[in-house]
Order: sequence, then C-alpha cells, then structure tokens
Amino acid sequence: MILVGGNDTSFQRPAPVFVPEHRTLSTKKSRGTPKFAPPPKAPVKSCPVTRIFPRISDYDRPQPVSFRDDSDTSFIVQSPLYSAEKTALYFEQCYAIEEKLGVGSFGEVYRVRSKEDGRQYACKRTLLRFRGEGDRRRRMEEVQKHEKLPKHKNCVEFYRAWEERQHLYLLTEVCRTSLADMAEDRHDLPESVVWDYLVDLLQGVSHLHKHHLVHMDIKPENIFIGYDGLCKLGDFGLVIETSQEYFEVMNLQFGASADIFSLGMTVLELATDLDLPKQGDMWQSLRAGQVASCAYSLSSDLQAVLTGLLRPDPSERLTADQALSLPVIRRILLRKRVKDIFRISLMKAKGFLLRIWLYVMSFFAFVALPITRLRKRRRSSGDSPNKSRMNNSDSDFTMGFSDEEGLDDHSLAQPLSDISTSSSETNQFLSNKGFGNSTPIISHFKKRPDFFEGSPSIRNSCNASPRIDDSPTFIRRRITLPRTGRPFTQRLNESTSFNSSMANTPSPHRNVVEQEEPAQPLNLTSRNLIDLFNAAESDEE
Ligand SMILES: Nc1ncnc2c1ncn2[C@@H]1O[C@H](COP(=O)(O)OP(=O)(O)OP(=O)(O)O)[C@@H](O)[C@H]1O
Repeated sequence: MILVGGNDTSFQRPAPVFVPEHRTLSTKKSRGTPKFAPPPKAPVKSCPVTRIFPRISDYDRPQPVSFRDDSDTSFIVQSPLYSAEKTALYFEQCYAIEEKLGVGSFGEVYRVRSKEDGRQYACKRTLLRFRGEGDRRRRMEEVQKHEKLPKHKNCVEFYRAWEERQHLYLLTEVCRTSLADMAEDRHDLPESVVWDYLVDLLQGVSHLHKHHLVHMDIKPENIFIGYDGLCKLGDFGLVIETSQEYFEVMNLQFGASADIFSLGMTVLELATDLDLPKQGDMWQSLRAGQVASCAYSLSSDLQAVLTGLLRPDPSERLTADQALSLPVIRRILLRKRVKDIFRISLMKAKGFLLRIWLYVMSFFAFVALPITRLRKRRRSSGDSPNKSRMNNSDSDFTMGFSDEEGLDDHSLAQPLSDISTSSSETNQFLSNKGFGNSTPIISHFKKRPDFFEGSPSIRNSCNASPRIDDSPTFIRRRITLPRTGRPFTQRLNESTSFNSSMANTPSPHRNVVEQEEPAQPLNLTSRNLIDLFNAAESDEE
C-alpha cells in the first residue's frame, strides 16, 4: 500500500542537480570550420510594385546623410559623374564594385573604387529597404556615431553616407581583413604581432574614451587590419556617448572598463588561438580573473598585462591610458612609431632617389646603428661599470633617437622627466589599484624587475638589440636638460627594490647622475630625420 501525504517525503519531487560543465576549450585550428555562418536571408513575401514599375520619387533620389553642421553634403549634386536623369543608382554611377567583402546582419560590404578620385573604399549598403521611418532613423544612428568620432589611425575612418531608394550607404576606409578572419587563417601568430595589435587597440580605445565614447562591442569581428598594417577598431553601431553629465558617472566608468575587458578577451583569444567560451564554468573562471589557465603558453609579461585588463572588478581594471603608460608598452609603442614612420614614408615616397635614401636611413636606424652601439658597449665593458653606463646614455630601444619629441601619442606626451620614475610609478599605481603582493601580477613584477625596462621576451619578440648590462640592479632614468631641452637616458647604479617609495628615496648616486651633462653626439641627425617623418606622417593624416 502506498502512503501519500503525512510526513513521508519519499514521494516529493527530487531537487534538480546542476551537472557541472566540463567543456574544454577548442582551438581555432582544430575546429577548422568557420565559427560564424552568415545569418539566413529574410524571406521575400511579395514583389514590391516599384520593382515591376520603377518609379523614382524625390524620396528615392540620393540624399546625403549627415548630422554635422560642417560636413560636406554637396558631394552628390557636385559629382560630375552623377546624372539624376539616369535610372542607375548614384552608387553605380560613381563607384565600381571590386569585391564583396562580406555580409553582416544588416548590411553587405563591398570594396569599391571611386570613379572620381580613383581611391578604394569600403561601402556598406543596408541589406533590406527601410521598414518604416523608425527603422530608417535607427540605421541613420550609425552615421551619427561615426561622425562623432574624430579621425584616428587606430579607428576605421568614416568618409560619407547617403541614402537612395530606401537603402543606406556608408563609405569608410577599406581594410585588408577583420581580426576574426585573420585568426581563422593564422593559428601561430608570433607574440610580437600580438603586442603590436594590443598597443594599436589600446590607442584606439583610449581615443574613444577620451572623446567620451564607449564602443560596447569590441570583438575580433569588429576589429580590422588596415592596409597600413595597423589594427583598427570598427563597427561603431553600438557606440554610446557618455558626455551627458548623468551618464558620466555610470557609463563612462563602467562602459569604459567593459571595453577594456572585451579588449583583453580579444587579445587573449588572438594570442592563444582558443575559442573563448561565452558561458559556462570556463567563462566564469575567466570572468573571475583566472587568466593563467588559458594563457599559460604566453610570456609572463603578456599574461601580466592581460591580467590587468581582465581584473574582475571594473574599478581595479587598467584603463587604456594606464595600460599605455606601462613602460613595457611604452617601449613597444616607441619602437612601433618609428617603424611606422619609416614604413609610411616609404609607401608615400614617390621619387626613386627618395626611396633609396629612405631605405638607406632605415638600414642605419634598424641595423647599423644598433650593431654599432652594441659593439661600443662591448668595447667599453672593460671600463668601470658606472662609467660605461654613463657613456651609453641612449638605450637600444630608442635606437639612437635621443628623445621622443614629435611622437604625438598621448602616452609619449607624458613629460619625459616623469619617465625617470616610471618603474616605481607603475608599481605604485598597480599597488594603489589593489594589486596586493599575493596577486599574480604584482608577484610577477617583483620577480621580474626588467618587466618595467622591456623584458628579454619582449625585446626578442620585437627584434630589439640585446642589452648587455641588463642586470636587474640597474634602472634607466631619463633626465631633461633645461639648457638644451634635450632629454637623454642614463642608467643608474641603483638598487631596484620595487617598492613605491623608491622614487622619493634619495639615492647615494643621485647627486652624481643628476648633474647636467651635454647630450651625446649622435651618429645620425636623428632629430632632423624624425621631424621629416613626422611631417610626412601628419601630411598623410
Ligand atoms: N571597412 C571594412 N574593410 C574590410 N572589410 C569590412 C569592412 N567593414 C566590414 N567589412 C567586412 O564585411 C562584413 C560585414 O560587415 P559588418 O560586420 O560591419 O556588417 P554588419 O551588418 O554591421 O554586421 P553585424 O551587425 O553582424 O556586425 C564583415 O565580414 C567584415 O569583415
């Protein structure tokens, strides 16, 4: 006989048991097939009458779309190639399609060549006709967001937009590929490339945040590799403006740190070739800041920076500017900037002789000069340690350029005198940010004081010349000379106990090294060179 009710609990429904998820991460290489399939096409319900009897109303004629007062909205009427009499679209009359770059949820993107100026662009055309005024307004918002963003080399550039026959067209800078597509093809990205992309993206994100904008959708699919080799943020459809006061506190802080987290995840995915989870235990452990389980194959420097970007608490997370001011990143930035200037100048140089001259200068800057400096160091290594260090005032990383003037990055715009205490400042900042002694990031710094000075792994990955006197007991100090206005780098024989009070602790050697010394004569007229390339670069921009 079965008893029901009373105190007998044997017939109660069992409590659900959550089975823990043991899904392991798969690499992009082993997966093989593309991660994302294009969305299915919307079913065509009926054939619109206008397709049978084309009728061009004023509403269907090409209209420039802009939300800025100062933008040029006369490009359609002024185009010598466009005729309103023809039935062909303005797009067809003025642009030649070269390739279909891809299809997204809302639009298809073509690489086009302008018949007017002969330049290549990416043109995104909405897939479907506007479904009403609300839909039209929503599509236009993307233009408004693009227009808010001032030009930057690490953001895909926007040129113009127009609507015609109820489709929106957006003309932007064309890029070589998206980071997602690149990651599907290349499974063995060297860490030096990952560092380069990280630095590029940090600059792009910093630019956005400085203009009170948060991207809100940073992921490999929305990041592009330009034809200039730079990594660029794109797809600004979800950008939020945070300049309104009531938004400021909430959004700028949390939105910006969300961007940083997404950036960290993107770089982690790129560096490890893993398909990072979007849910489940693995996601939760990444969300809790346990980066090391996925990133064990990476250098400890990259792991440390990623840990700083992926801190679970948004208020503890590095900001873009803070990450950019980490000396390890500053060195990559500086080196990259000089390389970029040479590369862009070479791309732009038209005359044969100018090209030859630039190749020769590149050879001097990247090969001959570091070798000469290395030899000089070897020769002078017989001298007393202090003397030889004082003579070698410029670092290998600066490649003979005695200062960083003209390198207009905000991170480099920090007063050069500040760099003198960069090691202790970075440490102090990280400690202040709550990176206790027990956290991996700070213990890493303590184990590796050279992290602040450009660690061997980074130097190797950036093909920098090795530093002979790379002992952790030496730090480099940059001193601005008031008389000449030319800062130069000196190494000090100081103990680097990485505590935050180091900068303020008077060193017995400080009096000696803080004397003004004439700047070292350079083998190369680097200032002229750098000015020249800066001018070339600013021309380009
Ligand atoms: N400027 C560009 N240069 C090169 N390729 C691009 C550019 N913009 C977009 N693409 C490519 O076009 C495809 C679709 O673009 P996009 O993702 O912007 O469309 P979308 O409709 O906004 O998609 P979604 O909303 O799903 O992100 C992508 O594969 C992307 O790689």
